[in-house]
Amino acid sequence: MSIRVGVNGYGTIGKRVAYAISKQDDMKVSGVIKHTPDFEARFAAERGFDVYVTGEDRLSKFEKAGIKVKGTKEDLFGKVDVVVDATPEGIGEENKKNIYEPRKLSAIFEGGEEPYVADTSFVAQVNYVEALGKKYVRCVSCNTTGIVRILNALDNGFKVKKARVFLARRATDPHEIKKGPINAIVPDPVSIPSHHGPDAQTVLKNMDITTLAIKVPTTIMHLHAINVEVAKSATAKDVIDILNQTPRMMLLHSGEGIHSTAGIIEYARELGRYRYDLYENIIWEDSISANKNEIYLYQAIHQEADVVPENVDAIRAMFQLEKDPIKSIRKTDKSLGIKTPS
Ligand SMILES: NC(=O)C1=CN([C@@H]2O[C@H](COP(=O)(O)OP(=O)(O)OC[C@H]3O[C@@H](n4cnc5c(N)ncnc54)[C@H](O)[C@@H]3O)[C@@H](O)[C@H]2O)C=CC1
Ligand SMILES: O=C(OP(=O)(O)O)[C@H](O)COP(=O)(O)O
Repeated sequence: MSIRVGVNGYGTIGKRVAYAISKQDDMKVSGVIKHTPDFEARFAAERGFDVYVTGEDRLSKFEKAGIKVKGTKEDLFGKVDVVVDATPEGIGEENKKNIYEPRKLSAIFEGGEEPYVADTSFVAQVNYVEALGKKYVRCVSCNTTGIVRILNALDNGFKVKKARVFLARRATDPHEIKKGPINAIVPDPVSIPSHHGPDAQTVLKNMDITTLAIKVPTTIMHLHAINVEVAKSATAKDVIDILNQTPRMMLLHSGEGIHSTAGIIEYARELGRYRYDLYENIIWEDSISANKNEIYLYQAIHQEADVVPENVDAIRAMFQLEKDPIKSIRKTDKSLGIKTPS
């Protein structure tokens, strides 16, 4: 059985999810929706994706630009089993009301949407089973995904009593030119907690999590300083052992010359993955400190990529293509060149 997927919103996240789906043997991209006949639309078509436009009035514009189009988004919605809605925040909720519900069409939403838009807020290694058979699933934001993964791993190892996470958020994505700051550090939001704590609790439902966030003038990655109080005494080595056994964790070392997010991105370029995407939480191994019941560490999150494998797993869970979370995670990871611990 091959699940037919439509990608609505072919931007930073949508184009990466389309690529990841194209690497699976149990689902396929039936089409992607584009509004503007730009280079992204041209590449999508050249790379073999069927392109659909947002309305009849767009057809002539694409034709003029020489970009082959299969039809309008309405045509695509008629021939898919699920839509990955990666439109800008808030539009997914509108689309659910106006398109997906009337058509009885399943959909995946991204982290910019409110939790209530979906039946389940999702991170594969925590609540894959909860998403089995669900019609609407929301993959939480890049920061929230990174926080949930690490706190769940620490909880499995040492039982988290209290988690405090300080986030330095990238201001915007690398291609953006209209957003800032370019010379300021912005408490974002000023009120505490930031949305990430409550959002993480939509997945890790009973954990005490507080998050504080600032926005900084960088585009490449987020950085998290993590402090966790645990019930079971831990050493740094114990923490490293647990993280080495957890999927979607990559431990790097400053001793190898990786001193900043810039170093991590350079490492990723050398790794040679498509678009230099880092799907894992990137943890500085030498930052991991444990003092009996307290653990500290730094991790970096590639905001353009970490939610991508989660979207693939979400589709597998919704359509019950695989009931065992770890089997789905392994399958997705293998297809994207991510090492899964044995
Ligand atoms: N960029 C990031 O770091 C991350 C974003 N997210 C979430 O993913 C979702 C998408 O974000 P991005 O990919 O960053 O946005 P984006 O702005 O890069 O891409 C959105 C795409 O949707 C298109 N679009 C706009 N209105 C549309 C409509 N009505 N119908 C069809 N297409 C439309 C835009 O032209 C653009 O190509 C948001 O919910 C966001 O919060 C989640 C994780 C990380
Ligand atoms: O939605 C995102 O990017 P955005 O800042 O472009 O809205 C990222 O997922 C980061 O968002 P977060 O800091 O709310 O996790």
